[in-house]
Amino acid sequence: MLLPGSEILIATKNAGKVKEFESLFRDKGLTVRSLRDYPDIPDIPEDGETFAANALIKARAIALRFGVAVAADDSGLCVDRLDGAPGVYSARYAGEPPDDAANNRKLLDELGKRAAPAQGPAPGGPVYLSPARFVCAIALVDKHGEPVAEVEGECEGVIIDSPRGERGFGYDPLFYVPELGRTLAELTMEEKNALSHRGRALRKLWDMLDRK
Ligand SMILES: O=P(O)(O)OP(=O)(O)OP(=O)(O)OC[C@H]1O[C@@H](n2cnc3c(O)ncnc32)[C@H](O)[C@@H]1O
Ligand SMILES: [Mg+2]
Repeated sequence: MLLPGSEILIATKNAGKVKEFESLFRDKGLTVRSLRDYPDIPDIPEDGETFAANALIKARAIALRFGVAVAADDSGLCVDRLDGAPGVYSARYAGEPPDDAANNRKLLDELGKRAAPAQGPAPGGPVYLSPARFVCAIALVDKHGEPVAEVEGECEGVIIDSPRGERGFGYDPLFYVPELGRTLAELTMEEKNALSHRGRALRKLWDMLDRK
């Protein structure tokens, strides 16, 4: 499974994720297909309570439909001052249909309602609104939908008061990495893959598969 030169079907419709998976899997000589290649496939109900549960739901549903091994990613943003929200509801935080700009506006609104003591860094830098982390769960299942590997990766950062950067997707413009002094939306694909929840989860998956 996942041999160089082969292809992997990723059970996602998220264009930002597909770009990152293409870049990450290319390093392993694998070609990525995704549900963006099958626009007629209906959304899979993500009614799991955890990222891991939803990743397995998505991977299983697509493996059983196509009869091939499938990987799926369920991921989201967990914000300390919002008691871990939006979490598994990150995609639809501002409602249906999922809209990144609306989600980011809602995030700032919700943090504005919770008077946060100034946590900001040096003057002139962005105002820190809350520590946060991205979580990515990846499930790999065989063509029968049986789990082969389940991994998770995290990325720690801070939600800041105004968006920065044009790259990445989703909540990246508000997710600041103090060690780098930039948001995830200000990083190149390679820089983001090196520290992102998705890159960390995938490297755990490679390690797990190399040991099999
Ligand atoms: O379910 P699929 O088809 O994979 O696509 P989705 O966008 O619905 O994906 P999720 O259900 O996993 O929801 C992920 C949410 O978390 C956000 N998110 C996930 N990874 C992110 C990242 O690397 N940078 C910014 N936001 C991210 C993303 O914008 C979504 O709002
Ligand atoms: Mg989803």
